[in-house]
Amino acid sequence: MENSVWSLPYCLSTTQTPSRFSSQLVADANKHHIPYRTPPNFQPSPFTREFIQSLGNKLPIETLQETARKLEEKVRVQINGTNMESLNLLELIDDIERLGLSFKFEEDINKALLKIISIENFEDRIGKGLHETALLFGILRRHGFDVSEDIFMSFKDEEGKFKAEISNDVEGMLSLYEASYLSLEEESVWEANAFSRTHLMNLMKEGLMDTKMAEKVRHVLEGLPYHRSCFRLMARECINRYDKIEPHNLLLLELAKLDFNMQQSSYQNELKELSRWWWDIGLSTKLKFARDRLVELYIWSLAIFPEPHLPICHKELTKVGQLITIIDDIYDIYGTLDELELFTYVIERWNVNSINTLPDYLVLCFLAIYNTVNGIAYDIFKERGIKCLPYLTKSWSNLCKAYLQEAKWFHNKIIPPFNEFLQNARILISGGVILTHSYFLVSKDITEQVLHSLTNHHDMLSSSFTIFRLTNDLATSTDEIERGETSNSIISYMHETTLPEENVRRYFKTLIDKEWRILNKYLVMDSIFPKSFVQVAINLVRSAHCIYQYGDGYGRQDNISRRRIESLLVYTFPTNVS
Ligand SMILES: CC(C)=CCC/C(C)=C/CC/C(C)=C/COP(=O)(O)OP(=O)(O)O
Ligand SMILES: [Mg+2]
Repeated sequence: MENSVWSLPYCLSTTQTPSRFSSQLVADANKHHIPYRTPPNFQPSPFTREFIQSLGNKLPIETLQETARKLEEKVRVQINGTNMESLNLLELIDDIERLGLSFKFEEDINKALLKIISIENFEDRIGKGLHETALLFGILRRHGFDVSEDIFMSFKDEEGKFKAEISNDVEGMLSLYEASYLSLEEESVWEANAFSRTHLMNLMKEGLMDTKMAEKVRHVLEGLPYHRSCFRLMARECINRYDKIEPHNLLLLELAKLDFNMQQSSYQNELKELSRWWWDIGLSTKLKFARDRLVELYIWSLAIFPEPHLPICHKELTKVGQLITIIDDIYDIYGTLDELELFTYVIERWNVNSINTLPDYLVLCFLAIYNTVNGIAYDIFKERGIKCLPYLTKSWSNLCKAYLQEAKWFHNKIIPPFNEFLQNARILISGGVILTHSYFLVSKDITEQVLHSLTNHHDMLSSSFTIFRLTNDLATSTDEIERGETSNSIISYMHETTLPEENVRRYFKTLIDKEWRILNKYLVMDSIFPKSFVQVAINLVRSAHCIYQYGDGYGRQDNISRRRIESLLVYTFPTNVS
């Protein structure tokens, strides 16, 4: 190796001061550095600084707001109307949510659900259809109401199996399929998942439904289940779909389009600000080997924080995501083991006085993280008096230690047993960094219990990170294996069990389902976590499902992710407001 000084066997633990450092080593590394592995030829971002700065939908925001306010009032009258049947009310709430409008009607929806609860008979559903029952179950659980799965009792036979006769009710089966994703561990409603999927596929195959219904069923079965998808990223698609359904609620449709356009203006402004930050810190030009994914990460942050009133969360999380991506590329590809040891040490100490031990590219990287994270902590303290820096830095240090562990396995050609691998890989998917920053950014009351849980494998967080990890590996492993990487849960499991890749993939999907059912519990039960934070942990998982839905939608920058980004940031809906 040209810079052989960096390929000495390492002997440092991260708690010891690196001792083999000298200014000569740093000088050599600065002059001769070559990436440890062949770089995977990441393309420069197609979303240039000029592109971002040129965004501007130039809409008359004040007029739009005024029109939206009037439409909103009319929709509010519909939700609060006294003579609406339960089924119609549930369908209205479902449409509002799918169109991305729930934040406007949170109180109204809650009131409406309390009203429905007070009049519904949950034990005896005689006279109530499967569609209505499944819709009620799904909406109530998503809103944190602990409705029992016994609500489906009358659709089951004496043995507790779903009755064969309900399988011809296509609308009912579709809603049952979606509702099954709200199942908790040990609940039998999960059986409805395979039951409804199989019957719906058979009905489609046998041509037993009209073309429109067949199209709807195909879309549901091939896409992500609603409970696992991000309505913010799918907003345009949902609005277009709703537009085509007859009959539709015109008020709602117009409001959804206006709201989409107004949100787009805010996204454009937030992104322009982020682009100035990104340009100012200069990493995209200084560290060319790393992925520049500012725009993708901004979209990702919208999936984690879909609330329109959280621009600070969107911006700070995007920055955090971009910095994680850079260090992911440093630990996975660019850095030598010695450099990674030194970098981990400096991150652990969070001490600018240690940076002389690092080659220049790592000094830049460290200072970018140091300044950004200190800036976030400063703003949180200034605005709310919360001292979060030690927790933020701890999350970065845990992340880097996990990356280092993975790098050591790779350099020593070790493929660890699956459970050991997953324990580490769960940390290095960076959920801990993302959720620690999110907790301080979004929560009003900070508690010791939650702070403790953030670094101590609480099962809600562990489920969230496991799904994030496995979803990533299912989508990115093909490229990673091609690049010669062995740090992948699919490889680790294949190595341990000698099962073929296909079986491992199938098994991982069942693991994801299992972890989801643990997560669902936190929607309906009281826990140490505020409900807003439970939503963030769940949205993190949803965001991974969406981004990796068609493969590595993050690393590859393919046409699908590009179209999704443009559909959110560039094109407006024509509306009646000029
Ligand atoms: C908005 C926000 C904070 C979003 C989170 C996105 C983010 C930065 C995730 C971290 C992990 C990562 C870099 C995954 C993709 O790369 P990879 O497949 O190379 O990751 P791997 O090396 O762990 O497999
Ligand atoms: Mg990966």
